[in-house]
Amino acid sequence: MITVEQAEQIILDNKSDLGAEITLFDTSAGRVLAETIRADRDLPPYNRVMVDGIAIKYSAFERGIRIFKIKAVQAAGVEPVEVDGDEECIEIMTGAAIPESVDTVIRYEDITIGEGEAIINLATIEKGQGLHLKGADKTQGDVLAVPGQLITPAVLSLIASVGEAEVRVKKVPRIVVISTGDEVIEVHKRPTPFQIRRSNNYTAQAILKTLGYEASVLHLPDDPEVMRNQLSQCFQYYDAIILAGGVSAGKFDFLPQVLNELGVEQLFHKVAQRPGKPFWFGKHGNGVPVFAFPGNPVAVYMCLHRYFIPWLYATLGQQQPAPVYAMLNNDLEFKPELKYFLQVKLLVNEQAKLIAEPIVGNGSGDFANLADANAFMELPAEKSVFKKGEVYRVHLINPL
Ligand SMILES: Nc1nc2c(c(=O)[nH]1)N[C@H]1C(S)=C(S)[C@@H](COP(=O)(O)OP(=O)(O)OC[C@H]3O[C@@H](n4cnc5c(N)ncnc54)[C@H](O)[C@@H]3O)O[C@H]1N2
Ligand code: MOO
Ligand SMILES: [Mg+2]
Repeated sequence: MITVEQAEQIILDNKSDLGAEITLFDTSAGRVLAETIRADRDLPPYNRVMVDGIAIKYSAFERGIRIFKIKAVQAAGVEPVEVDGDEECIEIMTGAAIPESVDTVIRYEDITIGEGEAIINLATIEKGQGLHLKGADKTQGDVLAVPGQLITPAVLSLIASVGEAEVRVKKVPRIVVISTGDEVIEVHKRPTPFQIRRSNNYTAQAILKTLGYEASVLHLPDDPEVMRNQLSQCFQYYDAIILAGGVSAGKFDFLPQVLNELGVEQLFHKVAQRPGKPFWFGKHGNGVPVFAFPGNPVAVYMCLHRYFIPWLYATLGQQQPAPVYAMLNNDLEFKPELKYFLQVKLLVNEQAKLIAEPIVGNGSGDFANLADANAFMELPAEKSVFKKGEVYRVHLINPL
């Protein structure tokens, strides 16, 4: 049996490269950049007026002039109007390019506007005040965003400001989440006393959706023939296949065999972890990875976060988020030599420490328990006693 770290490495080594595509900039938020965004002009592109008021020559103020004749009113977006002499000013608006003949802006609150003139009511001013100078933020050609960067609203504003109406982004994998099992019936149907309604695939779909990724859902019976037929079609269409259930030691756990017959090479089966020990991972001859998670809902939840999402990041060329650590708030024991993914409720205490409160449940079938947790804490396999105050890595599954 391999360790969690080995499993993670094998998965990352098998990231896909789906290439890039062009998208309209205004729908690109949440996508991953596949090109470098550079400043096409200086930022700001001209000496930008930052307040509404008047623009004067500082030297005129220095010589004692306080009353200025208004030569013109200049809105943002129009060609600058020059003054003819020291006693003139331009009434000027925020966002305008300052004329070359003036160098200092005084806001309306500090002046009195009379008949065609402005009087400055300040004893002192600073040369160049009220201006955001050309190139102060970025110079033409500077890199503003790089491939692999998530297009956040802030990055989108840069893309827009440099005029990239169309932007190159990484292609997103077409994902399908497939649950399996004869006992698992459709949500709108009434179960017999021996059946349950399916939730796993919808949960996985919802997790992916909250992260901005679409996934289709499907369900397969525990019938190798049907599994073979349906899965072989999935390999034609999808870039990543997530399965839930049917991978353990049961008489009706047909998936490893069926996947093998379909030309999927097994890269591992079983990971030293709880939940999710029977996790099976492989790759089809056409390059499509198969994440066959154990059917227990908590195992699916954990494995999706711990393995599939890092694969998605790697495939999109996106940097993995930095690991997060929290402090355990209770003593606990876990004897098996498995890495234990403990469900916890994280909260930030008054000392700004991230505290992990264990959520005690009934194992990996207890998905009611998941609603109260917002993270899994990764407790190392080598230890069996864990003490309050010890610090371990956590994986957020819900906002704090
Ligand atoms: N002899 C052994 N038995 C089991 C082992 C083992 O190592 N040796 N491992 C146990 C572990 S750990 C897990 S986890 C499960 C995994 O089993 P499978 O991947 O084969 O999954 P199933 O048997 O199909 O189902 C397990 C469990 O999950 C429920 N389930 C399945 N699909 C859904 C769904 N869509 N929504 C909600 N719940 C679902 C299913 O009804 C079962 O209760 O095996 C242990 N056994
Ligand atoms: O891996 Mo299973 O999910 O421990 O029950
Ligand atoms: Mg089973």
